[in-house]
Amino acid sequence: MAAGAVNHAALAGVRAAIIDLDGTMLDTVPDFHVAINAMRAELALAPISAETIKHMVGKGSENLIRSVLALDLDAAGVEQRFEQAMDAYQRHYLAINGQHSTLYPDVIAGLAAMKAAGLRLACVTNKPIAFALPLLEQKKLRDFFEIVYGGDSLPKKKPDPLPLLQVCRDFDLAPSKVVAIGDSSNDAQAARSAGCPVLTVPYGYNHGHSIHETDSDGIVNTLLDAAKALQPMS
Ligand SMILES: O=C(O)COP(=O)(O)O
Repeated sequence: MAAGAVNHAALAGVRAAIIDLDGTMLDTVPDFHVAINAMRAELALAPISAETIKHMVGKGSENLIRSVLALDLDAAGVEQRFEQAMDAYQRHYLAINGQHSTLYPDVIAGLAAMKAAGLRLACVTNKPIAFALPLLEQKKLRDFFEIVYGGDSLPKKKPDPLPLLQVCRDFDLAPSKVVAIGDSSNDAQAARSAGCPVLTVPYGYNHGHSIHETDSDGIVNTLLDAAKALQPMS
């Protein structure tokens, strides 16, 4: 769907929104870049570019670290170094979490507008919860959300629908009343499998693909545009 064209019928009656974190609210690639290259230095591996990392973000830490190691190592080598790499990565990430990350335009205004319109808000990210919560606090986002689930909060993460369905249960709402908003096919697939409508933003990561290739109920340029697309609510 083209940016700005929104399937209003699919969004009618929406009462809550599930918002993704990395690539949707915050540009966190600069944090990933610093932590991953610090980890790679410990493992005597050469630094890699932010652009390379950008395409690997969104499917959780394990997937990210395996993808980063696979740039240099075969499958057996990846498994052999995985634990050491993960320990180093987590230590470095927690030490700099948020320091290099920035809010995308109109995130706070968008969340405030959704709240003002009476929408209940949850954040569902594949980021580990121990990274996600301090980051949300630091960027003054935490208080917008009644619920925050990280990639390790529940038995399955996006693109599995489970975290989205858990939010629907928590809010006691049918999935058709809960819109998911994210930057990637990972978010859209989870939403489609859960039966939630989905809006995407075009500025995030999406594993190196154009967001126009992703099935959604509309592409919104900012979270403020998402809030406008969700009004008037029935
Ligand atoms: O994979 C991650 O760490 C971030 O994932 P998210 O896009 O679901 O926030």
